Amino acid sequence: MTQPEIGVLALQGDVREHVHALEAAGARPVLVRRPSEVEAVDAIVLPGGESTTIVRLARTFDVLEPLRARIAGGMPAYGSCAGMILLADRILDGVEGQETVGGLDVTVRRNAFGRQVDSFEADVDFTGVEGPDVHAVFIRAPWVEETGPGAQPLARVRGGEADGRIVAVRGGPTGALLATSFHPELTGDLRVHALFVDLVRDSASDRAEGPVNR
Ligand SMILES: NC(=O)CC[C@H](N)C(=O)O
Repeated sequence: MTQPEIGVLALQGDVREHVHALEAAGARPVLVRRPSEVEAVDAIVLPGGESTTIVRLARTFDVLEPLRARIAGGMPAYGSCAGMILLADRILDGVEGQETVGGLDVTVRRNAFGRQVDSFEADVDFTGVEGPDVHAVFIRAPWVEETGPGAQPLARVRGGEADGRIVAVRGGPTGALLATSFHPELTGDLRVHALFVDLVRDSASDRAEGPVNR
């Protein structure tokens, strides 16, 4: 699979920015709004936006359960900001009864950075991304309060009041779920999307090889 077909959940949020970044990173992006489209893609991106709106629309459009099933079955997914909230198994400071898609063994705190630093930019050292630090844009961002055994931190805030807070993670049933508190789709730095595209290719070749006979 040289050019995986990666869906972008297109209900609300910065869909177009992810489409451009995925294209530039060598994937074939497609918009996903229907259950049949969830079934057809190799992987999915959950964009930044407003997590409460996206999850409500996902219910309305009957894609919430199909997304849950495919992600639980090992489909790779990447969520930025609101998308990170959607992938989290547990949320703090959500609205009453806020649901998620889930799959990622983390507790995420919504709007975690508070009013003072509502939106800010910082450079983060991102495990798995070669080269200089990733310039991270945070917009009313969540952070990962806690990772369970099924998820690993990939990047943390350096300095300031939020020093050490986790802002990128990887995990999921097959290690193919990626989430960032920030928005690489807004900076023109394609390395995080490229990392995800590689992960999608790897998970497809694992499937093609099939189970190992012992
Ligand atoms: N930039 C973003 O995606 C913001 C996320 C938003 N604060 C939410 O709770 O969904």
